[in-house]
Amino acid sequence: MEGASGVSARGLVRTYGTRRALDGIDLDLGPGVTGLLGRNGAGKTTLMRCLSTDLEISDGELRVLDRSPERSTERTEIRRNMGYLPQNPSFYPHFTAFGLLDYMAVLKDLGGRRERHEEVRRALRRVDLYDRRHSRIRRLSGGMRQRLGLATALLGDPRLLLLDEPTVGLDPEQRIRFRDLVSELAVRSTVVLSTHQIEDVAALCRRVVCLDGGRIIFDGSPGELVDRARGRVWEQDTRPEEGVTSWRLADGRHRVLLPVGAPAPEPAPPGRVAVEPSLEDAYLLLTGAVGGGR
Ligand SMILES: Nc1ncnc2c1ncn2[C@@H]1O[C@H](COP(=O)(O)OP(=O)(O)OP(=O)(O)O)[C@@H](O)[C@H]1O
Repeated sequence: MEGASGVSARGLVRTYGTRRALDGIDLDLGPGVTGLLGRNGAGKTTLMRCLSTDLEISDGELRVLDRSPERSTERTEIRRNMGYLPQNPSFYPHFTAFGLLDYMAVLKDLGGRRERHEEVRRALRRVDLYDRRHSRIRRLSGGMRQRLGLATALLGDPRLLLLDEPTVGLDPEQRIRFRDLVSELAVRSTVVLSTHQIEDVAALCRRVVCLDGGRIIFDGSPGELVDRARGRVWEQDTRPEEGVTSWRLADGRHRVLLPVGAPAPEPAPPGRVAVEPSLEDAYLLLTGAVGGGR
């Protein structure tokens, strides 16, 4: 069983009616950033919600921070020690940024007034919203609200941080700031980052877990995922045949991902050169995206 900073799941199942959104997940997570990838509907949010104790599991075993989410006293302890940024967080629009964080800090039992306010100010500075602390939430931009959501998750330096699509709507400067912050937190905390932003995964994660149909189809380092794609990524002058993942590049050439197991077409198409795969290429090959490979 993973230590008090992590997560451990065995045969985890979550159903919605007859649909198995999670279908036998085995996972141990410890400090560091783990990227959770998968296509729409793969089960990422359902997994995050189970880890956050927001959703009950249907079958299997789950331990979070070495406690059981099924027992109410342990569930409360998990919640106090965890930060969760849900997908599409919604806030009370008439609250100020400071007021909302202070409210969340009260719920998390983060000490007396003075101590709590200090923590709220620290969280606001970390997400670069200190200057907007007195603004009503309804007056903040979408990216600022996203950062406010992140600040709520950061309160109290949680040992487990669950971030569901945290960088949606952030400008490039704020995205870099986010990476720096999360990377620093992950030295001692377990961070799970569910995202479609592969660049964030490449920049931040030592480990990648990829879901498909509620099952884990890859669990390893970003480098291992890229290795799988070596020799399968090409650029060429012409559009390839149907059924192969490809897209047109800015210079008019085509980037082509050759599905695993498929032979390279012979003779070689005009101008074909093998290129170094990116993490995105490797992910697309794994999931068989854009009509290819499956
Ligand atoms: N509340 C719900 N009721 C019924 N089915 C649901 C519910 N929430 C999710 N599902 C189904 O469970 C499966 C997994 O959904 P989930 O939201 O976990 O996927 P996801 O990987 O987070 O997708 P996305 O990338 O689109 O956010 C999907 O088939 C989805 O339709």
